[in-house]
Amino acid sequence: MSGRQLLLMDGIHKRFGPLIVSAGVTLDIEENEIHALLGENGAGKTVLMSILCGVLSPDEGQIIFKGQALKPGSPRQAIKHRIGMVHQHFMLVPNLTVAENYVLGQGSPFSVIRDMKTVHARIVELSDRYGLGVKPDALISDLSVGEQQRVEILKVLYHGVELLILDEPTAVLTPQETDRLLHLLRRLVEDGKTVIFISHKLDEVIRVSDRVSVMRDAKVVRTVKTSETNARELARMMVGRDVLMDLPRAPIEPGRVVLSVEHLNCDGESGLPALHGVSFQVRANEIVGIAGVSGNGQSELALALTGLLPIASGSVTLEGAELVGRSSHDINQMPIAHIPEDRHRMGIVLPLPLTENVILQRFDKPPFSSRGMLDMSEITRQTRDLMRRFQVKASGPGDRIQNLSGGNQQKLVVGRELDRRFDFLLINQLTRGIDIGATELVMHKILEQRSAGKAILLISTELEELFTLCDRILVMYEGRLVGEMPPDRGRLEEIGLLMAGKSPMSAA
Ligand SMILES: Nc1ncnc2c1ncn2[C@@H]1O[C@H](COP(=O)(O)OP(=O)(O)OP(=O)(O)O)[C@@H](O)[C@H]1O
Repeated sequence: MSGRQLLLMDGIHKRFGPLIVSAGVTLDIEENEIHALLGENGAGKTVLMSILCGVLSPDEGQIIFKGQALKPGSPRQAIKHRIGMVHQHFMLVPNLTVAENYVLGQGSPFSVIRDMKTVHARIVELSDRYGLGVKPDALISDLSVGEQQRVEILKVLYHGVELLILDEPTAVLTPQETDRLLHLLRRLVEDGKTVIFISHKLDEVIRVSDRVSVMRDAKVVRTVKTSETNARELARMMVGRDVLMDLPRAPIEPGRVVLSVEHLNCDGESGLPALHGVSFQVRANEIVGIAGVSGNGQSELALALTGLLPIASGSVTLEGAELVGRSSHDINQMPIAHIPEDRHRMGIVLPLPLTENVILQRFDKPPFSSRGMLDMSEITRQTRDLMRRFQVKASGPGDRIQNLSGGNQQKLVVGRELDRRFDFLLINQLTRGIDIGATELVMHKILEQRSAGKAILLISTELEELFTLCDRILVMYEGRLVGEMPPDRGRLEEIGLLMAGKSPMSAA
């Protein structure tokens, strides 16, 4: 940190219709620092950064960058001043290579093709300098989420950046990928760059940032030096009260077997074997966790259980009824609820209003319809009620879900699924993008379902979440279940070894 001001966003106001999303925000960023931006879902973090990048125009206020006022609402100006942003949802074209993505929109196709050799060389040079492992001719669709993240960051570096903005960059990363990213941010700062980092993960914020600004109700309420605060205090600043990081889980004896999986084998979407002889059961009143580094078969397990991936062999029964051979539509009619891994691909339909997203898959059933007619006033009433119970921030039930902040979309999906009639709840990443206060609320609701006799399978890359919620944790590695552990934080190291494919006994 140089102590010199790089950026001042001063008195920024922005509203969407009746919704005030920036209410006179002031944010100052010093040269050469990592500045974390924290705040509840819908506090206005992404909107503020979009204003900074010129993607949105403020209604009032000014942006001073290196002593010069930026023209509002001009992405071109932001690029000229080397302000670059990596968004929550990646913006890469999947069927193009890395290099092709980088030159999209850059000059005439002929000159670009002629220069492709130079483009490749520059990508390799930057990738080597920052240890990113990005290959210019790799196809985006072949890359893991963590790799795509690095491609996005390198893209911004490729175009030249002085101020790099990262919007929840670690939400979809494994702990190892997160470590790598945080290390990279430090390297960038050593190279003279400045970083704004939005995150809901307080431990990361504490680890990597120099200063933190906390947003609440469309304003920056405090800016503090990271070395002078701690996670508990930051949580309190965000939410306005103490947040219980560890919820009490009442001891309950598990009941009947609800889900039974035996010797499950199936191939992944690429056609390669993904699950090998997976067997386990989930009982009523029980939360079973699946821990593992992402990419070890967890996604395929969730898809197979919901009929979205064909099962090669084995058996899956729900309340004694065989699921293998049924379509996803049939399975959806059974007493099952599903919170999917990727809300945009499977959980919601972005251009539709909240009301229609709430009734997806259930529009033809009471209370949403009777005698073949949708009951719009009942649908609106139920949507309003769900928004209240799950603290979903939006202008109203008729708002398009794409206008909601990421965390608010996730809360709506969680609420909708918990409102279904189900015996078995399948969750693949529960709290992705949800702020710390809402995480507490959502976890509480899941524990209520456990007490109500539901059987719950929780697939998660967040070990803390598994320790808090689960009765037992199964560890998955390369498509196999390699161990079962109690939710005991003292055994974190053993779980880590199993996740890395090592047996704790042999490692000892
Ligand atoms: N184009 C838009 N039209 C209407 N409302 C919008 C639009 N974009 C954002 N909003 C609203 O602005 C508010 C702030 O959204 P923003 O995405 O900045 O929140 P955030 O702090 O980044 O939240 P999260 O932590 O959930 O990502 C939200 O209530 C959102 O619904």
